[in-house]
Amino acid sequence: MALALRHGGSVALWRLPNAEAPTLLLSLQPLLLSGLPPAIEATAPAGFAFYPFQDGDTAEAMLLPADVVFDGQQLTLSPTLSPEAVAAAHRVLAEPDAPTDLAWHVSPQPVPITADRAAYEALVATGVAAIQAGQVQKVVSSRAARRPLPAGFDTLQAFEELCRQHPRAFVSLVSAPLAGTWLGATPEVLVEVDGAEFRTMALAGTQPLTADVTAHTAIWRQKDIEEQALVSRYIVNCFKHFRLRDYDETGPRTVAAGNLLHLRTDFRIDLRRVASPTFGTDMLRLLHPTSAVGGMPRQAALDFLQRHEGYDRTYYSGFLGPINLPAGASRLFVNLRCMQLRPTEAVLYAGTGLTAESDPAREWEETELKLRTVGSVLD
Ligand SMILES: C=C(O[C@H]1C=CC=C(C(=O)O)[C@@H]1O)C(=O)O
Repeated sequence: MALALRHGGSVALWRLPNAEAPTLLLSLQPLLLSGLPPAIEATAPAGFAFYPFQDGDTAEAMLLPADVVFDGQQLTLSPTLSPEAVAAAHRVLAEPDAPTDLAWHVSPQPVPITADRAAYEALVATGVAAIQAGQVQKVVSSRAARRPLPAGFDTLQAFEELCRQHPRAFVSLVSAPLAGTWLGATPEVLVEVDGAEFRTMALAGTQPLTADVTAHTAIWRQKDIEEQALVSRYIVNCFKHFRLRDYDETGPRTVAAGNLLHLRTDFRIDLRRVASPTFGTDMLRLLHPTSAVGGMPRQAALDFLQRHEGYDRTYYSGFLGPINLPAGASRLFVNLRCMQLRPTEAVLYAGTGLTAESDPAREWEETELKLRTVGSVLD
């Protein structure tokens, strides 16, 4: 890791939901993508995708090639590596890492503009007015928040702490020269292709998990039910593009994610029944950004955010995850409950789905709760 970081390379360290051990990927140079999300079929290059909310001027869409992959047991080196790089990789992996020596990348972009309570509540009120005026059906507004790094903050320890706190989340640490360093624990699958199965989910609606309100006892407001139903409908509409009616739909049911509860519907498709060999890639390109992070109708919601949100989300609410590691298995997650690490501070991100019934004060509180998922490692 130290070698990759020191020589301008990139690092992705992730722990899949319910997995025991993390996987480490080192890439000597990130591959920049432009425009479309990466291909994920079995013949596509293996790597780690790190894709922004919107591919734009300030956040590059990246695929970190799988030059060196270590899953805790097996070391795999890319056949394209030079003999010197192979020797260096073996040397470095034989040594224990000295975490204090790690030079994490810092984003070349300025710290994003943050919204205080009054500014965020005003944004929510504008969103609700746009919904009531019929310009959009749903919009997901968001904000960034700055927090100082505590003395002695250790990035790898924070990753381990998130793994411990969130066994069912996709926990990730990504560090790349053009993106900076990002740490997160997301509950939301965007697209998974595993052999002959395709999976995605509609995740929306939020309430705090408490001693009295658990996944078994939660009762949902109409606002949350509608908000989540819109995400499900969006996914089903994407299936319709492929004239696909043969899918398995489970839910919505209540799931816990850290200190929060959400409503979730799971979708599964048997790829042997799908004619298109590029179905996974095509679905990824249709789904991102889903209405769980943008809104509905998609373009109208994105235009609203562009005009009113007032800051650059960069990689927050983009997607990330391994592609073809191992071959035929790609697991991409929405980059939620995440933070960008800088030398003395962290920038945390959270958003809330708005409908015509949204109350600005409640939406602010909801962002505060969401910020705690990763913010807990800064306490
Ligand atoms: C946009 C976020 O969450 C999404 C996922 C689940 C529930 C959501 C909600 O209730 O608003 C959001 O759509 C975020 O965590 O920043």
